[in-house]
Amino acid sequence: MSDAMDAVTRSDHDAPAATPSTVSVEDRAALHRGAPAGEPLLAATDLVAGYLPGVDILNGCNLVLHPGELVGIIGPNGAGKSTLLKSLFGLVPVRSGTVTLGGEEITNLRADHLVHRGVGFVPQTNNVFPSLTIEENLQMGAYQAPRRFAERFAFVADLFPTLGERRRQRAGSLSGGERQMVAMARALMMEPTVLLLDEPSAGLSPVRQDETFLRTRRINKAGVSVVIVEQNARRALQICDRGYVLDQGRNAYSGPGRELMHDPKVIELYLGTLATDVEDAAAARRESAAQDPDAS
Ligand SMILES: Nc1ncnc2c1ncn2[C@@H]1O[C@H](COP(=O)(O)OP(=O)(O)OP(=O)(O)O)[C@@H](O)[C@H]1O
Repeated sequence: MSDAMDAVTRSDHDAPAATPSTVSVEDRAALHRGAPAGEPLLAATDLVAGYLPGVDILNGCNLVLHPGELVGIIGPNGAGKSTLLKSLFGLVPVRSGTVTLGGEEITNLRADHLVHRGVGFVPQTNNVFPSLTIEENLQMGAYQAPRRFAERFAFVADLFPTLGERRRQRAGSLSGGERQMVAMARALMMEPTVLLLDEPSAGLSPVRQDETFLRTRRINKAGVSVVIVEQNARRALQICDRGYVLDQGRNAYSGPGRELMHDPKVIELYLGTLATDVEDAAAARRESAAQDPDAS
């Protein structure tokens, strides 16, 4: 095993599927390699969950988020990343396993109850009300505490000045990156302690993606613990304290973000394709430019 592989734990990829009754305490620590000591703020233990009866998408997933952490979930298409996030927020039924927040069980609690308890969720799509203004969207986010609107609006406008400057603009007229900003700000209106972000960079240009990652980091630095699901694995790992690699609804690897980024196995299995995609796209652009030099 290389040094890098020593640094990053392969959870159960080569091993037979772990079930709740067979996971030892030592293995549990390895599932969350690099996690700080102490009680986690949010913990998912052995989650089995799915959308359709009899079809499990998560086959025993584990995740912990400690206070102040920014934790990423990466993995191939269809691995169950978004499903894990949604199951934390009560949007996909958990069939077995538990989710706890501050030590209290919140498994399958309704989303509005979770918001009340300090969990915010930003969906990947349809995450703003297009016919409403920015300000009205943010009011919707604060509907459980309307009297705190002014104070919370000042907080998000400080984080994202554009939103304050353009508060009367309809969300439907905003760019994808600006809508993403509104969606994040709306989730922040209830002063969550935990923010769950589902692929916030999806569909954005590379520049806008960078802005989204910086924004995520800024939210985290402001004291909000964050779980982020990302397809842009490399970029996500750059900003994350720790990452979980999911594969086929199970934990495959975990470790500090930068260690995962440099782990040869993770690169080969989960990050390598990105490099290939980028090279393919560059080759396609060169070919198209050679065929039609005027096009750009
Ligand atoms: N609403 C749904 N109803 C039924 N099956 C679903 C639903 N949403 C997702 N799935 C299935 O669950 C599996 C995992 O999907 P999920 O979106 O969690 O994966 P992911 O890792 O986030 O993938 P991607 O990176 O492509 O978004 C897939 O096989 C998908 O088809």
